[in-house]
Amino acid sequence: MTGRFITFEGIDGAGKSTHIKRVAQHLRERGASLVQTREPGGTPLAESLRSLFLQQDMDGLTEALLVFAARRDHVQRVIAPALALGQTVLCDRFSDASFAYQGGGRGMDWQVLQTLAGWVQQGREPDLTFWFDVEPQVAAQRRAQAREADRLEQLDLDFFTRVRAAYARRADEAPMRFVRIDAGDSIEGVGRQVLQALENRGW
Ligand SMILES: Nc1ncnc2c1ncn2[C@@H]1O[C@H](COP(=O)(O)OP(=O)(O)OP(=O)(O)O)[C@@H](O)[C@H]1O
Ligand SMILES: Cc1cn([C@H]2C[C@H](O)[C@@H](COP(=O)(O)O)O2)c(=O)[nH]c1=O
Repeated sequence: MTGRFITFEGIDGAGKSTHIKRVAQHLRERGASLVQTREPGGTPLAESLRSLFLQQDMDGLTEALLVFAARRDHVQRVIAPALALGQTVLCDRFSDASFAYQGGGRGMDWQVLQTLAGWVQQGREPDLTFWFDVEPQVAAQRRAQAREADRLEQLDLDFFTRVRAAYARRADEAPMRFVRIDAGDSIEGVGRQVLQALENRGW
């Protein structure tokens, strides 16, 4: 028995974290056994790499190597064992974020990222990816109202415009896996879109 692997993607401030909690509640009410996790992170080693990643200045290749190293540990220790037990894994970001941020944002070669993803994931892909799509300007306003900016959140609107375009490319490459959510909608409206997508699948 293999569980479902659901990922949540989008530029910083799009609203992923807000809605992961709601999805978790929806699926628990339907009897799912859940693992809720995040990237970079999800294991002690990967959380240590996350701290370095968010705090230290580095180039795009170093960023990619760090997030894929963290992902390798996370897949091996958390994601794959949970799916093997039939649990549903809800993950705040996964490899699409590397294509979006390091590929789109930093200009790293798409094929290099595909090679890293192949090594690390060994063919495992999410069953469903929610892409919370919102104008970078709107996301920046939400972030500014909510918290202090981390290293990546300090980057300019051009960076987030490239990240958003790379998410669009990923969605085009995997249309069956991706569900685009209009994250510019109200919190309630976004919640309805997300629950509708789950219900469309009978989840
Ligand atoms: N649809 C919405 N309309 C208005 N505000 C929203 C909406 N969704 C989320 N917010 C608010 O925007 C802020 C950022 O939301 P949230 O932390 O969920 O984003 P995120 O995508 O998880 O960001 P990050 O990836 O950077 O952690 C929060 O203060 C949240 O309450
Ligand atoms: C997985 C992953 C993440 N990032 C970036 C995206 C965000 O700016 C941060 C994580 O912060 P969050 O508040 O938990 O969303 O890391 C990245 O650049 N590449 C990746 O693969």
